[in-house]
Formats: sequence, structure tokens, C-alpha cells
Amino acid sequence: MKLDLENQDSKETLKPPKKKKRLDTANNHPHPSRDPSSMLIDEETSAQENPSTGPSVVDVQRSITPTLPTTQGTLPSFPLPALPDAPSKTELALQGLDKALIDAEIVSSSTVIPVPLSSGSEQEHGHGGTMLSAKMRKRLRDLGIVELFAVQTKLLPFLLNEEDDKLRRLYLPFDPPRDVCVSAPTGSGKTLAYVIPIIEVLSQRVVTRLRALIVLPTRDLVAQVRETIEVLSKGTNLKVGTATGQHSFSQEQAQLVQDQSSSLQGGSSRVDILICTPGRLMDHIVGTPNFSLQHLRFLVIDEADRLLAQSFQDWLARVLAATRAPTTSGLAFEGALDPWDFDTVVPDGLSPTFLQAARPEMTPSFFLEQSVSSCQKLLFSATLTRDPGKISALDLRNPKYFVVQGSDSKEVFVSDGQTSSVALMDVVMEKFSMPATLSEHMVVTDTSQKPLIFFHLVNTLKVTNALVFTKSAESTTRLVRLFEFFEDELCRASTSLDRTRLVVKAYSSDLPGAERKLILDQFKKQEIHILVCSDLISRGIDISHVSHVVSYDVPVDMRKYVHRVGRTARAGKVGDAWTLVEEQEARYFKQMLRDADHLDKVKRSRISEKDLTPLVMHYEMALTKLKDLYSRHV
Ligand SMILES: Nc1ncnc2c1ncn2[C@@H]1O[C@H](COP(=O)(O)OP(=O)(O)OP(=O)(O)O)[C@@H](O)[C@H]1O
Repeated sequence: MKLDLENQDSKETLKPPKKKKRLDTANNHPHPSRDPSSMLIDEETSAQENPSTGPSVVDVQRSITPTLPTTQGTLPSFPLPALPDAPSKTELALQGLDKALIDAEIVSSSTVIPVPLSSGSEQEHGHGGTMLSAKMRKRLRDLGIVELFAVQTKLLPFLLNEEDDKLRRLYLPFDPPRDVCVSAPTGSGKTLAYVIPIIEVLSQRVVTRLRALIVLPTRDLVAQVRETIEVLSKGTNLKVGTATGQHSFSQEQAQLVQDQSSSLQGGSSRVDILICTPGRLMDHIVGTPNFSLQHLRFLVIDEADRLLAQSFQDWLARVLAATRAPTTSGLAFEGALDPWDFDTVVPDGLSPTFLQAARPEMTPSFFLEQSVSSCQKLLFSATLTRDPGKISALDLRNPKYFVVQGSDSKEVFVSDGQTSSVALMDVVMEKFSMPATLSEHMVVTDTSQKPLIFFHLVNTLKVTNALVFTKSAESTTRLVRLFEFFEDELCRASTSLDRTRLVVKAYSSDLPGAERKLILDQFKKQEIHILVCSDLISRGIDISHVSHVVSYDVPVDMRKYVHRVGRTARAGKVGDAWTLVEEQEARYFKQMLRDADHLDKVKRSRISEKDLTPLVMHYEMALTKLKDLYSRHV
């Protein structure tokens, strides 16, 4: 059995140019599946053709142009006015671009700094440019982290500046810190790039207050980041809490707030760091007495593009408002907290900014300046948006952008006297970087053969640690059943004693939280070999041993593709990503890759009928069993 890994797309570029077709999104979307694993349910679905949209603009113009009488020989002919060339996509993208993005610092992914061994003294300059305390360096080395990854080499010095130790202060009301936006490939170590500085700055606190808020899109990611923080903050006395809705609201309230009975303007937090999903965060802002964001020193928005796309209860505007000092009529947004009665304000426990707003007479007279929130916003994503509308909603303060390149391209792009690196242009054009250690492949298949092709790949490539993405929870369940029947058949027929039966499980939003956690833990321990899931865990989840990612159903857009394939090839390890593309989806999928300048990175493989022959009988038996199973349930 062999896979033809030759890149077929390079051949396509040699063909004569085809007549340009206008892209019609409706027509280019993948057609509904006719995958046999879904035949019992999807049988009725049929592809819809778009109705004709009538005559083209050119046709209409032609039809209304009057026929003039011939005046040949009497009038001189003048050149017709010509339209200027339309600006290119690149020129358009550069227009009105945020200055902060133009000034972005581009970081090569190969930049690393060693984490020097601790010499014992906290004050010595033995940090080797990492700006880390001796305690943190020791902790990192104990955990096997001996060098900082590219994104960390820039972020740590920026957030923990050595020359000016002001950045290690908890409050900076008159000289607030700059906000930060980071675009770096999947698996490049963005989590530690914010977790380490938070622990370094907060570990010197005396009183527990809510000083760091980390917002993530899913419960699974909240649990993952909590684990990282707990491991790294061991021995610091920092308290970490989560709010995801997994526990009852009152349970969460009791975990987050010390005293809910009296009205404490300074808040009453049990935790220094809160990791949460936006929905549950809103519930606490609105409904938990003495839950206050006035002491926030850090607000992290991880997977920022995904979270900024969620307008749930206008969560971002409300969070930002809750970090700002109240006006005389209460906090700057509706329905958050009761308005302040300024006569009863007690200075104890208020942040400097809230204190100045409430009791100006208590602020030293030489501080004429208005104090502002000390909260520093840190945004992270492998697919950071450049959408000005979304970015402006964040009200960023003198933001600094860091862009980590996926590869070491040093090329420079010049436009209208403006010089930008290729990496910066990639962010501007939303062309996302991939890990350098990732190999990408696609197989175009007839729909009816897709499951067989998938089983063939698993067997030929001897896959034992894979994440497989489908389009829905329902397709996940069906594929897992078919795979199990197929494994039964294969094991029964196998004469070889060393053939291990592959354990495959579904992971979907249909499962209760506790079961999802159990399945993820089993997969991490490699007790499950193949985890089939929907896009629920396509973002952020870090499982280091994933050697293969298979998109059994094509991803709907490039962002989804980037996050799915990024579950492998993490932290410098190699990994393979395969996408199974049904014939009618191929044009759309390839166009998606082409638009992202990524088509030539994905090798096209062909699998011949001959290669599939040894599996056909087992596959057909499995398919029959699946049909029986579903007909019993109808
Ligand atoms: N300096 C380092 N040395 C060794 N391993 C590291 C280092 N920094 C991070 N890692 C490991 O790299 C893996 C990927 O890191 P992380 O999950 O932060 O990636 P990410 O950039 O957030 O990816 P994604 O965009 O997919 O969320 C983790 O297992 C993490 O522990």
C-alpha cells in the first residue's frame, strides 16, 4: 500500500489560465454530505442550486445603450475615459491601518533565551535577559522548561521591565502600563507568556484582591489554564478561582467572594486570579455582591478573535466599565452595581482610582492629574483579528503589538514608500502563520469512500494518537460507531497477535461536563487512541502527544483550519494534519487555502482503489452493522 504524496497542485499552475469566475459564497460552500456513515439520516438532503440572478450588469448596459445614427467622417474620435486601476487588496488593507500595528515588533520563531540556573539571590542580575526572579527560574527549570520560546522572550521583558521596576507594581494610576496584542502560531507558548508575568507581579501582594482576570472561550480551556497556573504558582500563596457555570451559581459565589452580606466598596475577594468564560463572568458582575474588578492589574483575553466575536450581554463593554472608577451616579454602565452613596464611602479596600473618584479630598493635593485604572489588557491569538471595529471596542491604551513568525522569512514588502515585513503583512491580511514543524496533507475523495479512506489512513500511518474533527456532534457519534464495528471486524480477521485494538471515543458538547473531563484525561493518558470531536476542542487545547489531526469533515473557514491543525506540532514537536475533502467540496476548500496563500503548503495525496482493497470487506461488514443499529433505533 502506498500513498502518493506528490503535490498535485503545482501541476495545476501550469495549466492555461481559466476564464475568471466570480466567487459566489453560496455556491462555494460544501454541499451536504453523502457520507455512508450518515446515509440513514442525511438521505433526504440534496444540494441546492442557486437560482439565476438574472442578466449581468454588462448585458443590462448593452440593452439600454441607444443606437446612434452613423456620423462617420464628420466627428473626430476621442479616447474613451478609462477607470483607474482598482487598488490591490494589500493597498486597501494598509489604508487607515492602526499605527500600533504598523509599529508591531516582528519576532522570529527560532528566537530562544536560556533560563539560567538560579544562584539563590532574588536581586542578582543572573536572569540572563529573562527578567525572571530566581524563584521563578528555579520553578521553570524544575518543570523542565530550560529556555523561553520566542513569544516569551519578548513578552516577559516587556511586562517585567528590569530598568524600571514600576511594572512590577500592583497599581499605576498616574502612569498606566501599555496594553499588548500578540499574534503567534498555535502551540508556540502563549499561555506561559501571560501566566509567568502575572505570577511574578502578583506574588508580592500582601492582601488578596481580584487582580488578574483571564477570559477564555470554553470550560475546557479554563481548566487547562488553571492547571498551568497552579503548577507555576506553587509556594506563592496566590489564590486561583474559576467561574464557568460548571458548579451552581451560589457555590461559585462562595468560592469567589468572602463576604456577601455587607456592602464593601473595595470588594471582598477570596481569589487573586480568576479564570472564566464570559457568560459566567457577566453573571458575577451583575449578581454577586462585593465582586469587584477595581483592583484588576491584568485583563487577559486569550483566543481574542473568538471572544471578541461573542457579544454575549455586551460582556466586553461591561467588564471594561467595571474596571473604571464610578461617577457620582454609580458605575458607568447600567444595572451593574448599586450607585455609590459617597457620604458612606470608607477608604479601606478601595483601589487608588476608585478612592480618588469617591473622596478627592483624600488624594494628596499635588496629584492634580486624574488617576486611571491600572488594568493592563493582554490579547492573544494564533488568528488575531485586525478588524478595527472589534479592536476599538477594547479601548486599548497605547498598544504594543508582537507578531511571531511561523517560519524564518526575512523578506521585506514595500508599498508606497512604506516598508513592512512579510509577517506584518500576514497579520494585516489575516494570513495566519503555522508551526514550522507541521506537515499538511489533503485527500480528495468520493463521498461514499470517505470512511474507508479514513480507516485506510489510520491503518497505513499506524495512527495511535489522533484528534479527528467532524462537522457536528451527530456525525461524531456515527463515525465512532462505524469505527468500532470496523475495528471488531479487523481484529476478528487479524491473524497477528500483536494487533492492538484501537480505542476510539466521541467527545462532544452532548456529554455532561464530568464525562468530558474523564474522556479528555483518558486521551491524555493515551488510554484512548483516537478522539473524534466537533470544533468544541479545536482551539487552545494542549495535548502534547497528538501526532495526527484529521479533519474528517472540511473546516468551514481558514481560522477553524488553523486551530484544528494546530492541535498537533506543538512546542516544536513534529505533527501531521490530514483533511478529507469530498469531491464537491474541493473547489471551495482549495480556494480557501489559496486566499490564505497556503495552498502550496498542503500536499495533495492520492489513494488508489488497489490500496483500499484489503479493507473493503471489513468496511462493508461494519457498514451493514451500522445500518442495522440505526434501523433498530428508528
Ligand atoms: N519555554 C517552553 N519550554 C518548553 N515547553 C513550553 C515552553 N513554553 C510553553 N511550552 C509548552 O508548549 C505547549 C504549547 O503551549 P501553549 O498551550 O501555551 O500554546 P499556545 O501558543 O497558547 O497555543 P494555541 O494557540 O493553540 O492555544 C504547552 O504544552 C506548554 O507547556
